[in-house]
Amino acid sequence: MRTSIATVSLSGSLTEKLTAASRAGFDGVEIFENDLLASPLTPEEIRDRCADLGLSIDLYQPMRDIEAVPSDEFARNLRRAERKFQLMRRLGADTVLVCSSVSPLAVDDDVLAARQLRQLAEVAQQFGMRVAYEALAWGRHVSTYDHAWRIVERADHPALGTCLDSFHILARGSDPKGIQDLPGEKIFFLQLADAPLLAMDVLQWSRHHRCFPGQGGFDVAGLLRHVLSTGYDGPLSLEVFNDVFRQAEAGPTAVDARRSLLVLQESVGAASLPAPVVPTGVAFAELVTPDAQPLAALLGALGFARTARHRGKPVDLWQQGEARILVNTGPSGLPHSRLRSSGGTPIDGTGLAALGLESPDPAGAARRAEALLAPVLPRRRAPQDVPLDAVAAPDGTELFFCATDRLELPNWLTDFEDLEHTREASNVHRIDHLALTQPWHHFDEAALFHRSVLGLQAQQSVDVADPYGLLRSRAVTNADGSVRIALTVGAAPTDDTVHAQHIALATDDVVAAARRFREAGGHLLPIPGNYYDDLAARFDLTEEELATYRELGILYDRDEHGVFRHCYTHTVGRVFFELVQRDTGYRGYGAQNAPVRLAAQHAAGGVTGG
Ligand SMILES: O=C(O)c1ccc(O)c(O)c1
Ligand SMILES: [Mg+2]
Repeated sequence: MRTSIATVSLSGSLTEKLTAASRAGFDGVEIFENDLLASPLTPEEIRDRCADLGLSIDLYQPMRDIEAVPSDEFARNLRRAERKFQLMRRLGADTVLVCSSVSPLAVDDDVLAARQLRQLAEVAQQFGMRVAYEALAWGRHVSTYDHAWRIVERADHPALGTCLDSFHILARGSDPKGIQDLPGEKIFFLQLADAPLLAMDVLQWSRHHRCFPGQGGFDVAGLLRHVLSTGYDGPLSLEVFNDVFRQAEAGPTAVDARRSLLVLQESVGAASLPAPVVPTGVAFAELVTPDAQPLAALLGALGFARTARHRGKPVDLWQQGEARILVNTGPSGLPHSRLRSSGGTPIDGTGLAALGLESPDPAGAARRAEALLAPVLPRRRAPQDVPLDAVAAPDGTELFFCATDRLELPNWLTDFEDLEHTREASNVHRIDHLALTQPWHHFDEAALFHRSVLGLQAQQSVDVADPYGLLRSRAVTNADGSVRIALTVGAAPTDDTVHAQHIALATDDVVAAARRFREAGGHLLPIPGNYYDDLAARFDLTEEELATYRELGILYDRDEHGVFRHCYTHTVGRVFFELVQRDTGYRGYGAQNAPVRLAAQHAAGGVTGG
């Protein structure tokens, strides 16, 4: 199927939008009138530019407030339309979108609307063009797709059809089943958009909060199935009005958009991609730092031992139980792509650069990632290195697909040489979860990426108050919880470089682990006494328990499955650790406690987020 994107979905000049759409692999575009008006290029130059980029112009839009108006007004509208058909001829576009009128002059009269749209179609036909009539969810008299279709049917003109837009249909709560009864050849165009389920004015919802399919709460795939069942064979076109995408760089947004369409096509059986290979665990987390000492001290206090060193690079492996942390003091630095999202401010210091994910089929995982437009990283960094499959996540984090315990496959551990060390007993067993603060413009993209590329399940988004802003957090996990990644973002754009990341370590005794950490010279994040007074009010805890938590800065939460106790270390660069004890299947991440933690970190002068 052909894929298309409306220029309104991307930021920048028309030229930038077209270039981004083409690079991401779209076949065509809808040209939004304002983008054309603001362009210094003539319509012929735009046509040529699109041709050079391999893009067809699938739609020109919108034409507004045409139908169901008094005859003198309609005569003016026809003259206006003729001008636009002339323009479209110069552009080489043959389909125009007419959205249902919002004009106070429009009357509630389907017969008149049909007659006037038929007249418009007659003129369009003389220009060799077609009119696609779309119901805006806030149209004055026509606001549902079935109503727009009845008018098109009544007008009965070969150059008049309907445009279906998933946002308007699903936001109105219309039943998309009825689409099956439309003749496919009368659906002239299909626009696809998703949106988070918000209770708000539908026009505002549409103009500010649309997102790409799979990023919101609508069943866009269900709607698409109905449309395809009619025999519709026009383009699948994304039309997304979104405040964030208007500010984000067009290139990455266009890639996000194409990925969304690929996944949508896959879900309705219209595209076959390599199957998802769900990761089965966390092999390692890699931190880069200009100075290993502070991290070494922190890891040592957490009970980690330096067990091996990379044969060719200044990378040390620290291990405790199944938790493995790589400390890289090489010149590579943090992934370059983070720079683009942080307003160009160079990022240096200590941060998380890579994640190793255990994969039942590393090569298969990389093939799917590549098919879904993730940048594939070179398999071998140096001639002597083991070849490893790796891709970059939207925030630049490198994801390695590992087969740590599979002897027949390349193993990342063979690049490491054992060091002499003494293993210390500790209550730390493995990595419980990773919390990665996403660049502001890439949050929805990140959730879709982790879901579609890695096959993880996305949990509900939660809002967390920070003293200096609001954070949104969404976890992606595998079925047994052995891979949990919490994606976090600030609510406001920032050119700050506070991309905090944290690594949560699972322990079966957080009190013992916290004590051990402190005795080994580690600093636990102090939590205000008010928090513990509140805990005492909310939960039935013994005085002794409370006193212990208060002493160590341990936070407490409970869900229907079990109890969660957790505490935080001091921060190095942008990285800190959390010790977590999940009892009897607690599923969350202590979101209830996050505001207190964030405030405590601000007070301690540490970074925020994560
Ligand atoms: O918000 C609007 O005005 C608008 C314009 C054109 C469309 O196709 C649409 O869905 C909405
Ligand atoms: Mg639309």
